[in-house]
Amino acid sequence: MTGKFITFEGPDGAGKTSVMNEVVNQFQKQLGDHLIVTREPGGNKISEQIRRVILDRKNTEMDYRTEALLYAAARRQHLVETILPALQADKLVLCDRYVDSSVAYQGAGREIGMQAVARMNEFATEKILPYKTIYFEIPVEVGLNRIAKHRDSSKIDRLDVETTAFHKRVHQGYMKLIDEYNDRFIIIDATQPIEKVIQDTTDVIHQIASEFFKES
Ligand SMILES: Nc1ncnc2c1ncn2[C@@H]1O[C@H](COP(=O)(O)OP(=O)(O)OP(=O)(O)O)[C@@H](O)[C@H]1O
Ligand SMILES: Cc1cn([C@H]2C[C@H](O)[C@@H](COP(=O)(O)O)O2)c(=O)[nH]c1=O
Repeated sequence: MTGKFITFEGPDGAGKTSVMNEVVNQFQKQLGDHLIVTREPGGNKISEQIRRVILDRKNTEMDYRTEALLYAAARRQHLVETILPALQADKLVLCDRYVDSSVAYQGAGREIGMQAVARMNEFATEKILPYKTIYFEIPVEVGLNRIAKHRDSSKIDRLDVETTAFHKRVHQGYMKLIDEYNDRFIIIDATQPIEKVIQDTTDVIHQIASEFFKES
């Protein structure tokens, strides 16, 4: 068996984290140490420290390119310290966000340019892309409403408080990525009741990483 790298993407409030938590609860029993669950920005000590700087709502003066570079720096450390060793040890890696987030948020949302951000990230990732990306599709306003309604205000970060126009550009960025990498992206309808989203996601992972479930 070889390791498999699967990422979760989507606009803010799409439900990725809630769904991942549920899916992981189920899979952990079956897969134990063969499963690694991680996130970006973050996933290890240094990358989590960078995460705090990026998402701190007090850092209002942060330049957009600084932001893009910090995400890429956190990603580099995460890749070499967490993702690659897990893949080399034949594990299933489920990662909440990866390079597509930078291309959509910094490239399209911040209007730095999707290609420019993708190129800059090639330095960080050495062009390592996920095997499959599960994309949670939701209208921007629905995602932002979920955050406004349910999220504890201390957990609302610097990106969450961006304008609806910013989040719409991010969504358009994702649409372009899905078009460009349609063999890598798998789309889940995240407007459905959460139980159905969890079921759809579980089914997709069983399908694309079936070798892990056969052996357990
Ligand atoms: N299918 C759903 N229907 C209704 N509410 C949902 C659904 N999925 C998640 N939620 C709620 O929406 C809120 C946002 O969910 P969550 O934090 O999992 O989203 P996210 O995609 O990880 O967002 P972010 O990227 O901003 O961290 C949570 O309060 C969660 O309980
Ligand atoms: C990896 C990455 C993330 N972001 C944004 C997306 C979210 O608004 C925040 C934090 O992510 P989480 O899902 O709430 O944990 O950061 C980004 O702009 N660029 C990136 O590369």
